[in-house]
Amino acid sequence: MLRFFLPRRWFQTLRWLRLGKERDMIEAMRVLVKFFEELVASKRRVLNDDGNCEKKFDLMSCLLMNGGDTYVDDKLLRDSAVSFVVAGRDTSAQALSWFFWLVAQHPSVENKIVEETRCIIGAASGDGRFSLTRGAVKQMHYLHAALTESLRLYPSVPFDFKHVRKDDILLDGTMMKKDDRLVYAIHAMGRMESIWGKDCLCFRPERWLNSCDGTFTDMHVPTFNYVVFNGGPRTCLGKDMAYVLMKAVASTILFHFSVHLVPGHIVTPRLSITLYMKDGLLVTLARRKPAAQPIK
Ligand code: HEM
Repeated sequence: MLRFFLPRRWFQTLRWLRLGKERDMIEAMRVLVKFFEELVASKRRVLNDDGNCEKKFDLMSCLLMNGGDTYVDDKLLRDSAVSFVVAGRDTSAQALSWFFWLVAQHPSVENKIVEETRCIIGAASGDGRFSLTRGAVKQMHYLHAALTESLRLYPSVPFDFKHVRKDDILLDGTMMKKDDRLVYAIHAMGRMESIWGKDCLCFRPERWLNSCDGTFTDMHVPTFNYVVFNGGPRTCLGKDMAYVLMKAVASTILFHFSVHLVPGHIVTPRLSITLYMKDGLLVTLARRKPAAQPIK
């Protein structure tokens, strides 16, 4: 976090001297890198023994297989895995915590998600039993909208920065000098009345749905108003994967259980590079009764 606010030379010097948080970071990276080096080596052993890892569905095996006859460099695999874990683990987990917190306080949203899930799952399995497929996840438009709306209010990356490579002028006339740093507050952007209207503070998934057919419409992509996943050529590489993962978790839990907040537990954000809940989210789960109506 300090790197956002300290001059670059400052943390570079701390890093060089191996002091403070920079020393902790070097140690943490050493542990992480060692873990992934061992993982890559073990996956490669499996690949060599089996001839292929087609039966394995984990991401690392897919990356190894993707090379086909081309040799995929171990260091590239290791670094990709580190990036995915650093960029994808906490972001998705925190997004789900805020999502469940909001849904638990908005029963009408919860009901619509359950209704949509029952309808899609019921149609796919034929007997209403829960069995999640890629096609089913794709059809969950209301859930997609609810997750997007929750990320608008509680973005996993609450602020970000860009480094200016050469002198430039922003569209509003702001002068930027080479090596300036532009910090922008994604958390604040998600709550601006000028962008989202009078109900900017309300949790309303419907704002993301096409009013004619109820499909999800990402109307903010060209405007850069919704930069929860960044925008343009450097858009989050794991965006689609994050949605699949979050939709799978959210639909599975809400299909089977209703989520209730533990009374008295206070939920507040903790200032960090990602938007943590200070003391986590405490909930109880109550098993849902099966749908009263037969699923058509
Ligand atoms: C709710 C979940 C997620 C959110 C909100 C999110 C958000 C973001 C944001 C804002 C950035 C831009 C950071 C910057 O340029 O400073 C980013 C980049 C990135 N994300 Fe995600 N992310 C999520 C999940 C994931 C997942 C699951 C993965 C991978 C498995 C992933 C992989 C990446 C990678 C590799 C980048 C760097 C892309 C680049 O620099 O070209 N993210 N993400």
